[in-house]
Amino acid sequence: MKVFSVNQIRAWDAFTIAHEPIHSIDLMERASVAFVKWFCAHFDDRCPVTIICGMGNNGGDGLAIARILIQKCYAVQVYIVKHTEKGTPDFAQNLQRLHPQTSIQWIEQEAQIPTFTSNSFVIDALLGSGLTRPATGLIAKVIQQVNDSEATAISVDIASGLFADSPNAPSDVIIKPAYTIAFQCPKLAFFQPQCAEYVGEWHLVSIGLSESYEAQTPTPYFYTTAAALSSLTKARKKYSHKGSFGHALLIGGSYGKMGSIVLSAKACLRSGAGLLTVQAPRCGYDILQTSLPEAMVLPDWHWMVNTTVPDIKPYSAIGIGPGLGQDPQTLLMLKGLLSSLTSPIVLDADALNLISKHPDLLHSVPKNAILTPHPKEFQRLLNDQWKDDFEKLAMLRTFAQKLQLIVCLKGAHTAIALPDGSIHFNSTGNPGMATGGSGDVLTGIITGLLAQGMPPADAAIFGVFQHGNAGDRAAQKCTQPALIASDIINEMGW
Ligand SMILES: NC(=O)C1=CN([C@@H]2O[C@H](COP(=O)(O)OP(=O)(O)OC[C@H]3O[C@@H](n4cnc5c(N)ncnc54)[C@H](OP(=O)(O)O)[C@@H]3O)[C@@H](O)[C@H]2O)[C@@H](O)CC1
Ligand SMILES: Nc1ncnc2c1ncn2[C@@H]1O[C@H](COP(=O)(O)OP(=O)(O)O)[C@@H](O)[C@H]1O
Ligand SMILES: [K+]
Repeated sequence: MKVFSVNQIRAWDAFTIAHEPIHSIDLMERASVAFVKWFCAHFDDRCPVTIICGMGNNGGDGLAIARILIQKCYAVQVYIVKHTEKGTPDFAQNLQRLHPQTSIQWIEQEAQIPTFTSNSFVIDALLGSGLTRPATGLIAKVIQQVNDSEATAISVDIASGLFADSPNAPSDVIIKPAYTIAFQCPKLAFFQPQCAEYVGEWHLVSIGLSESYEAQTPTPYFYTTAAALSSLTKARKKYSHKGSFGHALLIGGSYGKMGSIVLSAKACLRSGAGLLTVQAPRCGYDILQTSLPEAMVLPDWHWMVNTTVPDIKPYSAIGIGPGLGQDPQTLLMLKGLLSSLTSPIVLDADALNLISKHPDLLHSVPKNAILTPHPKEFQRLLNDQWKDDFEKLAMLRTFAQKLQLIVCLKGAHTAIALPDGSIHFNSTGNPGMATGGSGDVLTGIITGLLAQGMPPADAAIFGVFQHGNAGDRAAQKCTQPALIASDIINEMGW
């Protein structure tokens, strides 16, 4: 799914109005109906609903939502903040459409701001994607009052005061909703850690905007959906054999850190790789052979760390990094490996840290190599610091494009930057996966997919998605706090 900027969404709106064709008031009605459908499916009519409206189209949505909820017998109180003389035409029309007996209060001064009770829902329709400046004055006071209350706030399209495509200043006043119900497509802000408390749990509702506009309008940003990946899962042919599914080589582990490579290895096999060899220091030989009899082991002569450049001819993909350590002899091995590469590679953890310490190495990393840093590892690779998450994203994009690499910047909504300048935000996963070894599992999965011949960009996007999917299934079974990396492996399958 494409992620559009506010200007593009506005153009999408206009395109739909012109080409469907549909009147803008009817499009607003569709959006409001979609919001109410979500709302009623989640909350019954026992709690009072307060709808706070601005005078733009977001406020127009709020008024239409009020009318529809009243028809459904919800107890609704409407407040309109008079922040301008004249509302938008669709706002005005929806105001007229409200039943004369609807309870409407205009807020024209601070004393008229209500207190929001703890058992109520506050539907936030003050400001939407039309935000042009930070919220101030009366609107800011209302936002503050909502944030100070214990009412459950639900934002229409986007939290009032939150910029969709650019960072807010830390002092900006923004609604902190429990939920955001966004129309048609997510906003870039939804993927930024710094915006988390201004987004809450977000859901998309379709309002039937033009499919042809979506198809023909370019954007660097995408949100990965299961539907878009369905073509990547292929049934195995009847007469296929283990040789049909590639031979992966994983290099990692060191004394005291053998668990990492064991996790990667298990995940690699579960991703469907036909054969797996693990190169590990000699101390890991018994550990690997015992914990994972399905894998072959290539013991390094060194007892503690990996030092030997393997003969890479037999392997269809290589993954290196988990538990690797940063010994000087390991660095030499990594240098040798990078200079002799012919197969696709995943670089993770200490492989990335070694590269960060010896930045020249970055230029020997082949095009389309997949790097899987968490934010700290990425910051080391860049040797630079971003001032906010939007700048981090821009730096990620430039880095991947300039070096022609695939970079999976891990975390909630892992951002996968491709050499073509696109960024794909993942839609699966949960905070239960913030536990040692989760990233090692991902390295194994992507290496296994590469070994089976999946193109690197697909392997990165599909692997991250399935890793999160398995994590979500695991969390459902054992809860997020109890989740450990092995549970992700046990829940793998597609
Ligand atoms: N295609 C879709 O997705 C659909 C979208 N729809 C809905 O429309 C919403 C966007 O509506 P919108 O463009 O009228 O903007 P919205 O945010 O309501 O109004 C802001 C207005 O107030 C002003 N203003 C700006 N900042 C301000 C501030 N800090 N403090 C005070 N005022 C401020 C600014 O005007 P200005 O003062 O800058 O001239 C602006 O005109 C969208 O989020 C969704 O809910 C659906 O109905 C249909 C389909
Ligand atoms: N809050 C979260 N939501 C979703 N996924 C998460 C979250 N926290 C961590 N993860 C995922 O878990 C993995 C953690 O990787 P990493 O930090 O490298 O762990 P480790 O080094 O212990 O293996 C990543 O794939 C990341 O996307
Ligand atoms: K809003």
